[in-house]
Amino acid sequence: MLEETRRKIDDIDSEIVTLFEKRMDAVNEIARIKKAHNLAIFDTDREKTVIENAQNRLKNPEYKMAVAEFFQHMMQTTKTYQRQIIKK
Ligand SMILES: O=C(O)C(=O)C[C@]1(C(=O)O)C=C[C@@H](O)C=C1
Repeated sequence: MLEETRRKIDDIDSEIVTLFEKRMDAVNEIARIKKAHNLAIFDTDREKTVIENAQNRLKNPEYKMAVAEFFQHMMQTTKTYQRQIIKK
């Protein structure tokens, strides 16, 4: 039972990694554009939109807070990554 559900999570995680990599490629592209045009990495309005989009796409409203947290953490990660590559 536990093992079966964990296999389900492993399969889902595999899809998440594929999508994460695609998203990071886009973030990388954005970092290069921001560097070229001397734009700030942090964009509050855009982050609000990203979170609202995620919340509006949910089927189960019980996950609203969790999905907001998830995206906030992810954008923390993408900002750190952008700062690293912009420094280079
Ligand atoms: O859209 C941007 O400008 C990005 O840099 C991408 C991204 C994101 O991960 O979605 C990251 C940092 C910004 O604060 C907003 C959004």
